[in-house]
Amino acid sequence: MKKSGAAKPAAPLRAVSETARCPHEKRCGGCSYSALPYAEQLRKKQREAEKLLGKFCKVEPIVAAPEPLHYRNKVTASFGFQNKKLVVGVYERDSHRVVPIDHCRIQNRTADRIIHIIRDLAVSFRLKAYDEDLRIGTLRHVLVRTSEATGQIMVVIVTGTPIFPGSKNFVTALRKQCPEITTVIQNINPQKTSMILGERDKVLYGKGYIEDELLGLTFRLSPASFYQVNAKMTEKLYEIALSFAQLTPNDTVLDAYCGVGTIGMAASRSAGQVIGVELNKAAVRDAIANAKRNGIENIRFFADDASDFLLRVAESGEKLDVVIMDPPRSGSTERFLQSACKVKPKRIVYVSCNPETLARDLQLLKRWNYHCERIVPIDNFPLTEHLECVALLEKKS
Ligand SMILES: C[S@@+](CC[C@H](N)C(=O)[O-])C[C@H]1O[C@@H](n2cnc3c(N)ncnc32)[C@H](O)[C@@H]1O
Repeated sequence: MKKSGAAKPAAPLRAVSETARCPHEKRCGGCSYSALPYAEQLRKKQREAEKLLGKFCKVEPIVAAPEPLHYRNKVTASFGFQNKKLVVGVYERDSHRVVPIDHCRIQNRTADRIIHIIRDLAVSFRLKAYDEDLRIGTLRHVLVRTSEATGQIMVVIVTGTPIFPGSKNFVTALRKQCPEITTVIQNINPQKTSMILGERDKVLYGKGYIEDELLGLTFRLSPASFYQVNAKMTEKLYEIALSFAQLTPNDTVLDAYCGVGTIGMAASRSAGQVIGVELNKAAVRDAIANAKRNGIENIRFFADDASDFLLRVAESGEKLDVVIMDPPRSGSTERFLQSACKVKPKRIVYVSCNPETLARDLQLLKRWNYHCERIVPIDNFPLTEHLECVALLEKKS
């Protein structure tokens, strides 16, 4: 006889992704490809990449994810009310109504579990969800970042006001249930905004950051710093980007939109010197600490808008041998791209999480004689429509 409640053996990942439908898929909208078997998701992404980017050069076969489930190392959830009960989940598509989620197929399982423990604790501490219109209540969002490599876990509890009643006891109770949490931060976000994090952090426990490892380097990550969400695929992405860069010990390299300095620091091992530029000040602080932590001396970071920075470099007549760029989904700017061509790099390596803005920017680069030699799509975001690509551009004489 089958024992009720007995743990079932874990099904192989590929089989799960091909058969299990997410019960929240319609209302959540986060995984628009989740109904498709993984092989079909890859074919669809390949076709999309070819449609958008095929006019620039041959699009190489997409790099598949070995583990298409539970890959997200950063999980955010929002607090709300349902039938007067505190719930935690995601905003329903195009609304501010919270859909409670008990399990997500792409999120890190431990992060999921921690978020539900926080919800239960919040109920027992009688904490209320923050109401943006009435400006009452406490809890807005929770963000959990995990590192598989170091085992460190960060919890950021976003409140609408600086007052977090019983925060000390709350953190003690949370750590008792989840001793694996290494830091807890209260982030205060009183703005009427769709941005998760506000500007103020208060460390409630631990160091206020976690560390992760990629390509043999250690990276410190603060709550507001950007970091790639799929660690396994990020290593593949960076390896491809660096192989495209073909660096030599005399090269001066720009790592534009550098985040916490990941690509630049990996590049510094083969280059003469590296310059990183990034707008987010917290990320730049992390990048500087990361260079020190990894004993890298041939890298410098600048907190600046990448376009303003590169324009100044171009106007000063300075030369760069290789430009590596990894802008946000909105892509780069005409000013950045024109300045990048003016500094006459041997090559430009463009890492993109949005093939539409990549296509727009490749068109501009072509105008200034930088032509696409290679494009590789990479499936950093299985089950979703999102796609990462790396493009190599060289100057045609
Ligand atoms: C896709 S992330 C890439 C970060 C990093 N290369 C990585 O792989 O982790 C884009 C980065 O660009 C930064 N950013 C956004 N707008 C910027 C701007 N105008 N100038 C410089 N950096 C910017 C963001 O803060 C973010 O860190």
